[in-house]
Parts: sequence; C-alpha cells; structure tokens
Amino acid sequence: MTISFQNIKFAYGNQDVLHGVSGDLKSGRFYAIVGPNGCGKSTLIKCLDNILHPHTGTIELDGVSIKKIRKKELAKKVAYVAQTSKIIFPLDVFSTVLLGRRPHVGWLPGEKDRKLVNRIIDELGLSDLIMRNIDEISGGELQRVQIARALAQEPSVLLLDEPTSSLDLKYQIEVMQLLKQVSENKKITIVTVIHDLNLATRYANRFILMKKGRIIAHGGKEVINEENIKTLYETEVQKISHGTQTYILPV
Ligand SMILES: Nc1ncnc2c1ncn2[C@@H]1O[C@H](COP(=O)(O)OP(=O)(O)OP(=O)(O)O)[C@@H](O)[C@H]1O
Repeated sequence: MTISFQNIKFAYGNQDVLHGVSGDLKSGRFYAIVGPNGCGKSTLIKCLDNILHPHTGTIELDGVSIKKIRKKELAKKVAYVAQTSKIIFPLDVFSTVLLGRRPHVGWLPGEKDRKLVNRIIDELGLSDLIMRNIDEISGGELQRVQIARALAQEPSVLLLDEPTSSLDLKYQIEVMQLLKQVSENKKITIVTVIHDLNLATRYANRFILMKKGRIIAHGGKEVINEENIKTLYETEVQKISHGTQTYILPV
C-alpha cells in the first residue's frame, strides 16, 4: 500500500512545524526518517496516521484521502507505535498484544488470532512475560509489547516513532531485523523515526532527512553521506566502510 503525502503544512498554535513536505512511501520498503530534535519527525508521522490534521496538503492511502477512511477501516490498514505510551489499561502482555486484533475481529478473537498473537509475542522475546501486567514490566519490554501489538494489527503501513529508543543492543538489532523481514516478506510499508544512523543504514533501505520542518534529502543509502549529515546536524562526521556496512561517526 502506498501512503502519499503532498505539501503537508502543520503548526502547533502559531509555531509552524511542517513547511510543505511531500513524499510517496511504497509497499515493501523500509523508510527511516532522521533529523535533529524538534525538526517535525513525530509530527509528520502523527499526520500520516490521522492523529494530527495538517492545515494544508493531502494524505492518501492508495489514492484515497485518509480523511475519507473511517477510523476502524484506517486501523486495519495503518498501525502506529508512539514514542512513549501511557498505560491506560494495565492489562497483561497477552491481552495487550491481542488488542491489536480488535480492528479486524472486534472483541471476539478466535483461535487464529490467539495463535498469531502467540507467534508475535515469541518473535519479540516476550513469552516469559505473557501473563505479566504491562505496568509491571521494564521500559524496553513495554516498547516491544507496543511493537507486538502493532504487528498483531497486520497493517499495510506500519508507522513507528523511535521504536528502539529503550531497547538494549540485542533487541535493537532483533526489532530492526524483524521490521526489515516484515517489510520484505509481507510487503508492508514501514516508516520509522530513528536517531541511530548506523542502525538505520543497516536495516532500512530508504531515508528521509528532515531539518526544520522540511525534507532536505530522500532516497537510498547514498543520501546518508558526510555532506548531508553535516548539513542535517551541523556536526562534522566521517563515513567509514566496514565490509558491506557503512558507519557515520562524529569526527
Ligand atoms: N503538542 C505540542 N504542542 C506544541 N508544540 C509541540 C507539540 N508537539 C511538538 N511540538 C513542537 O513541535 C516541534 C516538532 O516536534 P516533533 O515532536 O515533531 O519533533 P521531532 O523531530 O519528532 O523531535 P525529537 O527528535 O526530539 O523527538 C518542536 O519544536 C516541538 O517542541
């Protein structure tokens, strides 16, 4: 599914945050949105999930305006993992992930749904916590639960806001690897905001570089170069190759 946004402008009160950003995000691709703190990354993905409403511009899912898609229908197509999530219902891990099935099955999940949820819980290394309440798990575990719930939603577009920010090294790699696999195998459009450039270049295949509410570059791995990164963060960096991997390091 293609999510297309054209000339999006957004302001919080009188603070302009997005100054007319555009892009076409296609299925089977894994997009990383990178850029300095406060440049509008989270605001953009909240607009893409219809949580925030741009003042100007259009957002379409396969050519249909998201404004015209009913909330429940949108939830079948687009899943969103917030940067920080408030625990509203302290359910156990299994029930929380099962909530991801709600747009598809309402309140009555069947055996197939439970099997899917168990598989995803296993893939995210949460099996030992399955009956634990989510207000009694660590920040990194909770982050994996939120990702699991979004995957249980079986969306066509998955939007994530810094999904690895609370994860240790092992789970940063496992989660990014899983997202890459899901984008390739299920042809999901994955869009993640991420600060770790090296993690992003290792797993994502498309990059959107944002600065002060504008997209300053987008494309494949070639856009993660010294010049662009210096422009983005106003910091000197060096690109180093090691095997097939490239690393961006501050000088
Ligand atoms: N609810 C809000 N009300 C008012 N201003 C906000 C709100 N949310 C964000 N902002 C402001 O909008 C700008 C963009 O914020 P946004 O969260 O989109 O940035 P970001 O690129 O995701 O930042 P970070 O990397 O720090 O998470 C910032 O200046 C921020 O202070």
